Amino acid sequence: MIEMLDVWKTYPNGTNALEGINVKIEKGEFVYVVGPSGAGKSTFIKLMYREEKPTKGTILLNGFNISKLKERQIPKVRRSIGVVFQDYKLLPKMNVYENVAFAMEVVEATKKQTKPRVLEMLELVKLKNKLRSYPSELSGGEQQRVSIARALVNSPGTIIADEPTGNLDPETSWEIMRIFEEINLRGTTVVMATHNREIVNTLRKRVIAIEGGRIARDQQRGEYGYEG
Ligand SMILES: Nc1ncnc2c1ncn2[C@@H]1O[C@H](COP(=O)(O)OP(=O)(O)OP(=O)(O)O)[C@@H](O)[C@H]1O
Repeated sequence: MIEMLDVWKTYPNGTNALEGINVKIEKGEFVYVVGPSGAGKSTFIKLMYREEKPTKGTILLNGFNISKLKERQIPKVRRSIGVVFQDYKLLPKMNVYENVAFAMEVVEATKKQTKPRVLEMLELVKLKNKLRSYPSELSGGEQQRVSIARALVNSPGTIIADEPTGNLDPETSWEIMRIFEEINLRGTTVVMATHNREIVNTLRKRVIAIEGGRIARDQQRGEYGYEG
């Protein structure tokens, strides 16, 4: 469960990115975050995984206030939230297996725990035949599947994605969306910022629209709602 209570974010240069956000996302929900460029979507998402701190307000993650965390407590947040980026952010000198395994090493899992779990995740994203490939040898869709396996490997309750299909062609985008649907069906909360109107209007979910740093719309089975 993620809850924001009167959350404001002003960046050091004075830009007001978010102005008084109140929202509650329950366990197991699938939520799209939409809105025009510069509306505050990425900021909203960064606050959830504690990449940024709110200037004012409270953010509760599973009832735990993450707005006031000390640096050393951040790894705990990162274990309960998996993050997927538009540009994948894989480590170029590690192969597919190592990229996913590394996320478990960071949380000090043993080798014995790591191997079966990494293989299970790579099976889920259908990449077991590419264990030894390096990111530069993979297509964009394959790289994104590795990054999803990495985000899931520590069994987070929530997965957050910032434009995960932004660099992918329509067919590959749908393959990625099917994986997110599967993950959500298995019980993981999904929060996804996207500009993909076709996906939002076809695979209907809750839509939170942010405009000018405020929530302009929050609908169950909502629509994308912008031209272009
Ligand atoms: N690190 C930063 N420092 C200063 N201003 C920032 C910073 N990051 C974002 N902003 C500003 O905050 C506002 C919201 O940006 P944000 O990236 O959250 O929007 P967005 O909705 O994700 O946009 P896009 O769809 O283009 O990715 C914008 O005015 C942006 O210029």
